[in-house]
Amino acid sequence: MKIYKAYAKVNIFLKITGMRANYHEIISRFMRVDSLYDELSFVFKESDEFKIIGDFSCTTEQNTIYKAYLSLLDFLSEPLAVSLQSLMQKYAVHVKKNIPAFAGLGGGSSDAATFLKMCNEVLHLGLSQNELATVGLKVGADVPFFVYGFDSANVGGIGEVVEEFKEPLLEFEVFTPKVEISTPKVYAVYRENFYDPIDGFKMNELKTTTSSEILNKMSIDEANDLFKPALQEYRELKNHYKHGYYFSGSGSSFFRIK
Ligand SMILES: C[C@](O)(CO)[C@H](O)COP(=O)(O)OP(=O)(O)OC[C@H]1O[C@@H](n2ccc(N)nc2=O)[C@H](O)[C@@H]1O
Ligand SMILES: Nc1ncnc2c1ncn2[C@@H]1O[C@H](COP(=O)(O)OP(=O)(O)OP(=O)(O)O)[C@@H](O)[C@H]1O
Repeated sequence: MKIYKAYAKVNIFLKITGMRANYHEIISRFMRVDSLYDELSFVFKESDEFKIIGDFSCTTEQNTIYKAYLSLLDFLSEPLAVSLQSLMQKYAVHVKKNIPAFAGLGGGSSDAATFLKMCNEVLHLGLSQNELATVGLKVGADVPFFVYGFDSANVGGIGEVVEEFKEPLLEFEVFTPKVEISTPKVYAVYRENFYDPIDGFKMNELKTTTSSEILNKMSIDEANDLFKPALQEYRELKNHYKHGYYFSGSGSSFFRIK
């Protein structure tokens, strides 16, 4: 069976630009981590029910892969939805989980995007990347980036605006402290205590600066607006922080260029 790689990402910078209802609008540089990925494949199974085989701490209903399945079913026309249902009656999704959870590395979102691409390919659904990104956005804000599959991109809105940024892919050293961080909690603390959206001028400057330049000139808290709120809420993070490292997403992972 063909094996599909679901890569991790790091956020080189992540700045809040405003609010959209309960969500925060961001501008962020996402970069794919070439050395860290989950491996997904379809494997034949006996029973009819939807099955995910892998090392997960959540139920099937909570799994982003299952949520992507429901979102795709909802999007497809009747005959294609029936083909998708019969595919998932015959095959389980096997996941070799390498990306840590609660890590800010987008593991769950990447699995969801990869699952959507697998279904599109195997069933010849003919969906465009934009359509898959729309389906994926219902699962999570980071899913569109993984659907497009760029090495590096500027991501805006709440995650639905993905613009490729042409630059060399960097090699990262990543470590993930065992701190179970809740993304909604970190955003809530940001909104309560640190809310200070950046202006359009600063945003344009960041969007046109290469990732290596950004990591050379910005400090960890300048680069990521979610670092200070994460530190305030999860004080133990301080014990894991090492000089010269940056913070990805809402954490808990730190990274630096190798
Ligand atoms: C921190 C990042 O990973 C950066 O890459 C993302 O902004 C978060 O992406 P994610 O984990 O896929 O987030 P989702 O599962 O869509 O949202 C979880 C929760 O985080 C908060 N949230 C998320 C994204 C966003 N732009 N603003 C938010 O306020 C919302 O409370 C939301 O209910
Ligand atoms: N496919 C999946 N892989 C890993 N965890 C998943 C998945 N689907 C749901 N979860 C659940 O989601 C939570 C964390 O998800 P995830 O691995 O995406 O980490 P994250 O670091 O929070 O991601 P992000 O970088 O988007 O903030 C855990 O509760 C986990 O059990």
